[in-house]
Amino acid sequence: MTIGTTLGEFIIKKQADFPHATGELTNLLSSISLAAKIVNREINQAGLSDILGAMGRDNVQGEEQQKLDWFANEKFKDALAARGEVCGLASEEEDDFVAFDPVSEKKSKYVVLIDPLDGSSNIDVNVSVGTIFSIYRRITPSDQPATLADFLQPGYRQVAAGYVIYGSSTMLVYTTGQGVNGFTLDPSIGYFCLSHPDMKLPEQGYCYSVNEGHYLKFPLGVKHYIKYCQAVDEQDKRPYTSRYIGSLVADFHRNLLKGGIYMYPSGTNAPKGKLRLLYECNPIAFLAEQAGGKASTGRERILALEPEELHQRTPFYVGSRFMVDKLEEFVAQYSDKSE
Ligand SMILES: O=P(O)(O)OC[C@H]1O[C@](O)(COP(=O)(O)O)[C@@H](O)[C@@H]1O
Ligand SMILES: [Mg+2]
Ligand SMILES: [Mg+2]
Repeated sequence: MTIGTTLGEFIIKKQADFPHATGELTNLLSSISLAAKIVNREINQAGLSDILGAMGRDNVQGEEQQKLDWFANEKFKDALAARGEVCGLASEEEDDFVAFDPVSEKKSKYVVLIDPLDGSSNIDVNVSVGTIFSIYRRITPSDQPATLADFLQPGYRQVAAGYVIYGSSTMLVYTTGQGVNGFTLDPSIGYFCLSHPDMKLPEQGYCYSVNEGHYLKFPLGVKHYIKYCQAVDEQDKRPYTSRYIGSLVADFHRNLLKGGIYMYPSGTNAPKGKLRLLYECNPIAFLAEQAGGKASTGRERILALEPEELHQRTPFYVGSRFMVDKLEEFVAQYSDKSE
């Protein structure tokens, strides 16, 4: 497909690959791109409006909710509820899943799980943030309200996933299980246009991303892997570079383009890790695997995990396949050893 093809054209052309496709996923993806544009406009002029700062309350994660967390959540929720393809939404900013009312006679086939604003700690300091989304076919009958079971599906069942990065340019990167494609928002025409077709995650990278401020709290195997990344070995192009933006979407996006590994280990500060399986790790893992990379808990494939709770957390290692393999080797080697 040629560079510059709009997202809408791309999705419709891709739909032709599926003779039985009914266009509902196409509509769903276009409502996501619409909400992304509205959030993008707010972010671009954030300093001029009162959208910066905190809401003055905590969300279900026990984190201080930022105004933009709330705003993005409302915009995506409205856009997804409006067209009838989606029967419900689960979000980082909602205590429980939200079942949508049916729209006219439509039989809504999908559920969406979303991190409306990723990288909240970077909002007020003008550093790249993002939105992450994960889409499943519901498992309950389409004439019934959505249930929790529709959301607690293992990641390998995702029909689509992606993210929007609000950075020096705004991009939407997504997969429907046929590779990963990236679209850049052209502000002059207001459309996402194909800029990064068929993205591939390099098998080996030379960059590691982790909040080293928590180093002392990490499992022994992870500490040894970080020391391995920092050790001098010219042949292996080590030491690797350390890069950590503090927005999962931005750190992953860089590694998707250049190679590298992003790590958010468990630690005494976060016994199960910090990142949420359903709307952060599963969608990013689906993209990583579709681009030839790998995503792991340090021991298991992220996409194989059976979810138990909407907001459950997991240790997360994602990126270049050889680097995640190496990380898993260190975790296995030191798993029964203490400090
Ligand atoms: O500040 P820490 O502990 O390094 O955590 C940063 C990580 O937490 C996150 O901000 C969590 O996401 P939210 O901002 O959506 O809560 C990730 O984007 C990021 O990688
Ligand atoms: Mg997040
Ligand atoms: Mg968030």
